[in-house]
Amino acid sequence: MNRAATVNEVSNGQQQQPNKTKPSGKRINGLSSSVQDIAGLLLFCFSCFLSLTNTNLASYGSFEMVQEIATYLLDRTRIRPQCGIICGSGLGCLAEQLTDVDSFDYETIPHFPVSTVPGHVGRLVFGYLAGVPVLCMQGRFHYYEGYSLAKCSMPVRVMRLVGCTHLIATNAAGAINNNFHVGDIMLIKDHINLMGFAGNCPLLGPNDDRFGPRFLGMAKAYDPGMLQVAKDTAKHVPGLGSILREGVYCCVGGPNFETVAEGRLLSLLGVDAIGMSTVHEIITARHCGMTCFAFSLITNMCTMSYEEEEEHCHETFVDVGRQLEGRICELVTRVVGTIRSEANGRKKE
Ligand SMILES: O=P(O)(O)O[C@@H]1C[C@H](O)[C@@H](CO)O1
Ligand code: HPA
Repeated sequence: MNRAATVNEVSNGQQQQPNKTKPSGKRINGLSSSVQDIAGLLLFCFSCFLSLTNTNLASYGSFEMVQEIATYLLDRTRIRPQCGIICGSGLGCLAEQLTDVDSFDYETIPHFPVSTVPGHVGRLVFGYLAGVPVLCMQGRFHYYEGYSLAKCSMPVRVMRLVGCTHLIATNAAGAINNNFHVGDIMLIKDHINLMGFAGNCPLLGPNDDRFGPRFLGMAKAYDPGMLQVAKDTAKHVPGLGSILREGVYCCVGGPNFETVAEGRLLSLLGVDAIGMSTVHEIITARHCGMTCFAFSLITNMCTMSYEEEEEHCHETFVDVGRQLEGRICELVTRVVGTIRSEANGRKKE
């Protein structure tokens, strides 16, 4: 609650500025007062816009609220998950691999947003994968659906409070890297938080130390150990090695795809694949100390020249996921399997 006041104070501060110059009626830098009036009006509109967007950007989900959701779920299942899995577009098949499941439609969970994107069922599934208790988000939330980044990532905190120490995030993405192909799986070794460059972040607002620290390092956001396990897995799963890539993911706000100029810019910045999710979930997960692993299913090549036909279609992307189901499930199952061995190893120490 206090937070909202703080955010408004900031925008009100900006709102004051045009009023300060107005009564003097003096020219500034040779501008006539009518021009100043217009400039003042524009500034006023801009600050209104800022306060509106700030409301949208402000933190969502107090510790107590997230705890209430976690308690609601834990009261209704005996499963105590160690790993959270977020299913990207067309990757809901992962949740279908779980055994002994307890499912919760998002609509039935207090304070939970609802999924609005085709291919995102909108269900939390508790169950076992490779013998490890896991919690699958069968459908995630995107910024372009109108949710703040904090709201999009709030379920990650729920995962943490129900006991998950690990997070596996998956997504559909367009390839910028020319050497990639549709149907490749790109292990994410790092990301570029483009929305963060513009001041948008899931951690905006006052920090609650019960979740994590105010400032956090992101140099090892993607766990090198889990990355290595995934690479080793490729050696044992037929047909996986040839489609496995590694690269840098960048999240854009969407829902529009990139212009050619934007694609070229991101290529210059070192981006290998572009999507509309994951980055804010990983930031939130790292904030609360989770070990993270993520990959992108390359569903399309980004349009990098004006001569190319743009053939982006969400439904086709979802189909690519279906075609790769077997190998993706095998990859995730094996990576999750190592969490069990890790936990057993720790118990023996
Ligand atoms: O949830 P993900 O990141 O897999 O979804 C991708 C990005 C857009 O939401 C959508 C575009 O088709 O797929
Ligand atoms: N751009 C952004 N997000 C995406 C794409 C893309 O090309 N493909 C799937 N998600």
